[in-house]
Amino acid sequence: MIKRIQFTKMHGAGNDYIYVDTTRYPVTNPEKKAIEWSAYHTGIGSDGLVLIGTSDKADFSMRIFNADGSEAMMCGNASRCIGKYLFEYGLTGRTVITLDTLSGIKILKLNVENETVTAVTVDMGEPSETGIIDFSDTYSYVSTKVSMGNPHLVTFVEDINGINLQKIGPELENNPLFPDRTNVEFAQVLDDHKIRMRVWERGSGITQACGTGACATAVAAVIRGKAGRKSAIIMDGGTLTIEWDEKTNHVFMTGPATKVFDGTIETEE
Ligand SMILES: N[C@@H](CCC[C@H](N)C(=O)O)C(=O)O
Repeated sequence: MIKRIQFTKMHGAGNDYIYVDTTRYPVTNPEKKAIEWSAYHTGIGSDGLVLIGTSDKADFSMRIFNADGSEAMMCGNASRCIGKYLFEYGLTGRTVITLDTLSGIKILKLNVENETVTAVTVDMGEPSETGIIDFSDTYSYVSTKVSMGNPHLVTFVEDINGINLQKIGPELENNPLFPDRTNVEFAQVLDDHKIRMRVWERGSGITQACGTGACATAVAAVIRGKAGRKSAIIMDGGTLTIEWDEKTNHVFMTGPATKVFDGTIETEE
């Protein structure tokens, strides 16, 4: 049977996903749909698929699938886009929204001007599983691992333009040290509050931006004594402001969310 599913294509700093309100359009087998729909030539084209749903613990829920169909615990850029989606499509009138994710409940604070969500701040919770990994025998790096619900490996370098991310990204993503694979960030500190970062995402490859990756980079910079607690993380597709609050130990991410277009896709059930 062929079903028609309405979706919205959105991006956060260039990290683009297909958003479906599953209360209206349930999606069966999302792992397979994420692969099919994310394909640029034969599908809609995206970094993955995001499902918005109900929750008995929070106002709404989010599930995120990478372009290879794997499910992730958390997505920073998608959480901001969901805030915009919920408010602008009238699913809520609240400007503070709780979102149930596989890595816990996140709180979204919407900045609204003339009924339009111009920016969203997300309380991303506490970083965990931090540690230093010495890769100096294979690469000349000493990297920092940080979990923001999902795993990240951050490497600070002198010149980010010298990094062949297409080659080293998948090598590190699939390094045996990370049985669940990892997201890979390379970062160059520009000053105490400004960091240039590029990302290879687990399950999606090079993306224009990664919200949890930006948080992990800001946290790693503090741990390694390279920057202050509040930094602008400048990625290929845009900039996020990340603050690691000393009192609460929570990381706060602020940035844009953009709607690209609405569409309908026909799919076989
Ligand atoms: N782009 C996201 C993270 C998406 C999931 C990631 N690729 C993973 O598998 O952990 C973000 O903005 O945080």
